[in-house]
Amino acid sequence: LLLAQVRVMAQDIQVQPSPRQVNVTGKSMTIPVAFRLVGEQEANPHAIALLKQFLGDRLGTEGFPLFVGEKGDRAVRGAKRLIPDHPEGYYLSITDKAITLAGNDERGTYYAARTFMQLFHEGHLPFVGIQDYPDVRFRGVVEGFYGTPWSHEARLRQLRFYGENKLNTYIYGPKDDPFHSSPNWRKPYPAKEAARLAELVKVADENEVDFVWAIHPGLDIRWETSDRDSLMAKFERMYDLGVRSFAVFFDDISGEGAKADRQVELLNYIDDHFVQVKPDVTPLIVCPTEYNKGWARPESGYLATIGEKLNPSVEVMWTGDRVISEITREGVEWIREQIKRPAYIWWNFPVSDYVRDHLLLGEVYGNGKDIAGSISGFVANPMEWAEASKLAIYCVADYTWNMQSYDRSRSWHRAIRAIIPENVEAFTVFARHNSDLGENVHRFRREESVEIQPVAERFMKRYREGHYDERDFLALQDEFERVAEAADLLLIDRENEALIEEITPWLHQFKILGDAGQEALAMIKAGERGDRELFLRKYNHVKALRKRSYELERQFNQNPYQPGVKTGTTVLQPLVLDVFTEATERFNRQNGTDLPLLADYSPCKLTTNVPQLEHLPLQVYPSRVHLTPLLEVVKWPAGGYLQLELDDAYRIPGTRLNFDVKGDLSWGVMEVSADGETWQTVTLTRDARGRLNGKWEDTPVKFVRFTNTGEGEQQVYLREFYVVFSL
Ligand SMILES: CNC(=O)C[C@@H]1[C@H](O)[C@H](O)[C@@H](CO)N1CCCc1ccc(F)cc1
Repeated sequence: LLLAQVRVMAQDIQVQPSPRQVNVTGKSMTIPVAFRLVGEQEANPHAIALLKQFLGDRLGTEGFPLFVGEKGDRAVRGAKRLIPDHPEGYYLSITDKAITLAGNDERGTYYAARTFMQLFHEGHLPFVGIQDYPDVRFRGVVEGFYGTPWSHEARLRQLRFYGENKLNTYIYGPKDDPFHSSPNWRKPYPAKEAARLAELVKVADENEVDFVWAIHPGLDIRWETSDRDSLMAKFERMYDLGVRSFAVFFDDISGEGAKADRQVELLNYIDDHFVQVKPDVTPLIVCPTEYNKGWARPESGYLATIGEKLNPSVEVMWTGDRVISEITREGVEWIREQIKRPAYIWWNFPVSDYVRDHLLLGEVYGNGKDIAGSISGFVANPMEWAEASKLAIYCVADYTWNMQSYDRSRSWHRAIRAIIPENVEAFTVFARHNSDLGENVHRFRREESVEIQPVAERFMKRYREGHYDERDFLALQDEFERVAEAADLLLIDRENEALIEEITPWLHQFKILGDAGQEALAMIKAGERGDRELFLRKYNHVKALRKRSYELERQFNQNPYQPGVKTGTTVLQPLVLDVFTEATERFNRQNGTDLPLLADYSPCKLTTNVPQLEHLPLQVYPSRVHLTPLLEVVKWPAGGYLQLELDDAYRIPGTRLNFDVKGDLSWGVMEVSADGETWQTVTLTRDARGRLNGKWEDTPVKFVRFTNTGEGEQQVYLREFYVVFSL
């Protein structure tokens, strides 16, 4: 045993998530050449397996003693009093005599092993005593987004990532899996999918993760014993596959399935006849229909029914004050009062299924650090991009394990190091400029390009006033160079190929942004030097880059909601446009030319007096204007209208106007007009797919509008609304 000469202080202990109590002596020892495991028979087998795999051939019958076990096991009886009395808590000690990994329960031992593995520092082990346990009972991820469900390989990688970061919950609930939701929630999985789920359960167990299988029956459930039995039978099938944790999601539904007393009756039945009778099933979880405060209707008595009648052992999920919202102490206290139990938070971040052209790679912030005592769980709903979601998931692991010590920036930087250690700098540049959502239906925004934003703002202001600071110019030039460099470095990165594959469209867009930024700045210099030829070269290059960017938007990520590839939308893209426009206007003035500006023209304007539709972004295509559909119920007041105004009157061949809503539309009128004065009514007919199509005789159209001419408010699912015309 050699005492290492290096001193290891508490802050040198790099353990993720941050442990609660770390005592160091400052001394350390070189890593023993051999270890002797004591307690293998009784200790958590997953912890033993992990240690064996990690220590490899250092493990033998001789060597430095490594005591492993749970409270009460012989191997760790000496440490009994030091083990924190909390679920998943553990005591870890390294001295010059022995190493002890003692869990308060099996998972605690596993976490002690994970922490131990992180203490191997440049060849030595610090002498340390750690007492640690998590703030939040259930921590992890709910795969609960609309869009392409994660692949099997992606899920396996996720489960291992959760094991590494002490997350203990993965809820399987992809909205677009037909066997999770309608129409096949009653049916067993086909053999291949069943085998994959069984493998996920096995790997989850090995990583001490509860694999929670969720069912989403509410769209078509009938409140009869036949459907109750179908659901119970499905749960039995999942139990046979190894699933020991279950959830029922009643979110994003309306009608019969939304009735609280019916839901509660079913949930209590499941709890009484399935969860409580099986020996090893964790508490049932429900996602309520009223899952955020913005949608809670006190007069409906929905939450009151849940609070009063739902078995206390059932966990109730909650997204916060709104669908997408930061979780506050006040908010969780409110819901706790309503449902008579701590809420199980479903945090809708970094989910991006309502801003699918954006990547959300920014820091995790805005949630209270004082909420641990009022919640039972905290799971994040991620993006359909599994690897890219790990950035936020890592930070959530940090936050939920030790809330008080959570540091949003430190956690984010460590997350990048954990995910792509070979290209930390490049990925940090990339992530810095890919974090905001842009305008969206939820009005939820995130910081982006924080460091360069003040420089960009100051530069643009002074440039317009005619006296910008050269240092600002150089700082912007440097940033755009870093953007271009980062894109190229990441495009050839081979260490995390799954991640690069997900973000490649955005990397191409990022490269274009970096180049366009540098070239737009070069236009300024060329203009100042009166070098017309150089100016025109740079002008044409920026225009070409913008065209390339537009083509990328049409080529990649073509989903039906927000197709395309957005990057740097909050600061860098607007800056390129501002610099280009200002430099071109000056050039035109100085040279009597009229080089066209690049303005992001849009041939279509939306006006409405329906609150939920006010901020809907329009997707403009060469021959179609697409209104970004809401995935939500739109409350359409009497007299409410939605109007598209085109920039000119167009002939509308085939008069395709698609306004896909549930239920009939007899309460409204669709009209078109060439001048906004005289209108003609459009007859709406349903096509084979049940979508409504507008038909009118072939006249030029500049305006299209739909008005609720009925008496009362209507509720519609606005799935699609687009006008097909030739621009
Ligand atoms: C707890 N359950 C949910 O959060 C349900 C859904 C999905 O999980 C989706 O991933 C997420 C964010 O888009 N939620 C809002 C999607 C419907 C919706 C869209 C717009 C709205 F305004 C309201 C709801």
